[in-house]
Amino acid sequence: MPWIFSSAGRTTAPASSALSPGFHSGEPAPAVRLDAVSKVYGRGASAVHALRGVDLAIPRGSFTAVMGPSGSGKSTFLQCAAGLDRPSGGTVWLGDQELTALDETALTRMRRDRVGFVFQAYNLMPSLTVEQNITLPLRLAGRRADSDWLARITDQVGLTGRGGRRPAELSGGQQQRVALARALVTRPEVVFGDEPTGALDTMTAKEVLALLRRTVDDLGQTVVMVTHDPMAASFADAVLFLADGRIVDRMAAPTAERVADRMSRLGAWA
Ligand SMILES: Nc1ncnc2c1ncn2[C@@H]1O[C@H](COP(=O)(O)OP(=O)(O)OP(=O)(O)O)[C@@H](O)[C@H]1O
Repeated sequence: MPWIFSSAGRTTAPASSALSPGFHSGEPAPAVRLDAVSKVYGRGASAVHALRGVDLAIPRGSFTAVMGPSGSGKSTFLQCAAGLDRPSGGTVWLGDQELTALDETALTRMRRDRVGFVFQAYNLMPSLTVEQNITLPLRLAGRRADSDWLARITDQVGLTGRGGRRPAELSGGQQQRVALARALVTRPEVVFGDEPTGALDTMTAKEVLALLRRTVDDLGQTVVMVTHDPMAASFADAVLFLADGRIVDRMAAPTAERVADRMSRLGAWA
């Protein structure tokens, strides 16, 4: 399925019912779908239009980077797409579930069970071991860890044999690997990353990005990552460019050079 996006007008069929996000029957729903999503902070003369009618469909098993100048709406997009905040208008779907139709309790459960997050800050619990940190989302959901899956993701992020350590005994890159395993443990519909390598040196950042890439290639995970870094974006299958609350471009098979060039033309680093 292609990435479908538009901010100026609708390019996708409108959602017709709560369980049919407007795609042909038999075709799997995209992992994430936004229809005419807008977000306005404040009111009247001080209102800020952070998102302006974003239409977007992100295919399952893809790695998407979201870039744009400061203030273009990247964090707002992530917050609305991940169900951390509600848009002012439009609809957001996670798989076949419309997030914007859920009440707060259901939305909290949805985030906990079907969304993984990797932020710039690792947000690990210092008193818990690596394994306890990884399995925390399951314990919060009252679910047991599947030992095969736990072993697989621990291996995938290169932490086999380190399950008994505490976060303070790990490097920054290792801590971010724990955070990634924790994001994967519930087998989420989507892993959302907000500058996940922002606190890491270039070498370590590349290792973590390669891991994110492998979760897409080996585990079929869908990853959506906001970043300022063209090198980070080059690990994705596609880059979406936001400017002034609109998706203004998309680049497939990105390279760091082409992404940097596109960002310069958006005035990001003028
Ligand atoms: N809680 C808020 N209240 C009012 N305005 C906000 C709020 N959050 C964001 N904005 C405004 O919305 C616009 C988009 O902000 P957003 O944080 O989504 O951009 P961004 O692309 O993530 O920026 P950056 O790269 O600097 O983090 C900006 O003009 C910002 O000032």
